[in-house]
Amino acid sequence: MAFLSLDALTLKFLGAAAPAVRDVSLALEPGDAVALMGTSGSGKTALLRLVAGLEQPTSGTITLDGRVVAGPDTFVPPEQRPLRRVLHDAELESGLTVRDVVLSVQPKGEGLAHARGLLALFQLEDLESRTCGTLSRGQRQRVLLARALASGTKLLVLDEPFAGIDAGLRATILGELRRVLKARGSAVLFATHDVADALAFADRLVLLRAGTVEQQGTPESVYESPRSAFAAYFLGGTNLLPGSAFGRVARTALGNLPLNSDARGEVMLSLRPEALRLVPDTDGVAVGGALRAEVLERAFRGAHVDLTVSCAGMALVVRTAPSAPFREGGRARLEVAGRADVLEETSGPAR
Ligand SMILES: Nc1ncnc2c1ncn2[C@@H]1O[C@H](COP(=O)(O)OP(=O)(O)OP(=O)(O)O)[C@@H](O)[C@H]1O
Repeated sequence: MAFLSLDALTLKFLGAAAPAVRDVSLALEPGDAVALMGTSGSGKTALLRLVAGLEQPTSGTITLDGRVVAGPDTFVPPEQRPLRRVLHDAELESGLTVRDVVLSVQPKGEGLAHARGLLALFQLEDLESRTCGTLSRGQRQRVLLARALASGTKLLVLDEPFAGIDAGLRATILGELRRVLKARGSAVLFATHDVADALAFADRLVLLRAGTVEQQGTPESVYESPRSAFAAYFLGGTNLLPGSAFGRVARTALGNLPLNSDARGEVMLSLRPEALRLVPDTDGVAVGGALRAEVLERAFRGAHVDLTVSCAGMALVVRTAPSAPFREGGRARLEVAGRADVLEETSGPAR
């Protein structure tokens, strides 16, 4: 049985034109890490606040650890719900030391060694004697997470949990935290704007759009089979192009493209930047079927470079290695090296 389940949950704020959360259903098993994603205003925080008990649903039900905590005739207040939350309004007692904050919420019987283990997980050992009022934003955030975890809770509800923590530290903390939560069987429901964090940390992504679930699934399934242009763009950018499908192939301006699924008729396709390849066009002679491209823009992204190229009357993004010899204004040949995804909608981008 799911540890947390939301059934047809809707929240409409008084006087609002549309619900902030609309008919959302999802379930978390013990140990599940679920990321809520979506553009600003899509309902992520509202959904977390509903689960935490800070908002009362307009309709629908929340069941937590086998007990209905919000429903037509039920509302269990936040402090009686078996969860820990770190939302934007989270506060720390400024006069307490980092160590005492963690010790104060630990279950009875757990000693200093346990608290220090948690502080180490969030790389706070050197700060344990500091008072919370003297900490930086990222340090405070880590103390909030350590405090939430210290209670041994079976459900964490977190809003932008890794914001303000620098990239190197973040990667270590994400890995360690995931390991601890899995070992304990604690579930986590968190909202994030950071695609990389969500892909690395979550077992499942829930993509919200205007309060409703646009798509949910494992990070791999949402990335590899986005249902809409919105989902495709949201998880790291894509190229959209119309086509005419006949089975596993579609006729497009780039030629006949292989598809990830069967389709017939007019379709909208998503072709990830890594499914395209550029090869140098040194002699300017077009080889049979090759597509000529001109590099419009080069964006260095650390581990890779995104090149915007003009090809077949379209602007397309191609992902290459930073060492690839393409510069703005240069010419190249474009090859399709991967399969295209068939989107459920046939219109263009809707971001
Ligand atoms: N107390 C409130 N009263 C009325 N409307 C609200 C209230 N709180 C949020 N909203 C509205 O509900 C919608 C969802 O807001 P929410 O804060 O959940 O978005 P979000 O996805 O968390 O956004 P962000 O990524 O910017 O934090 C928005 O349109 C917002 O303006």
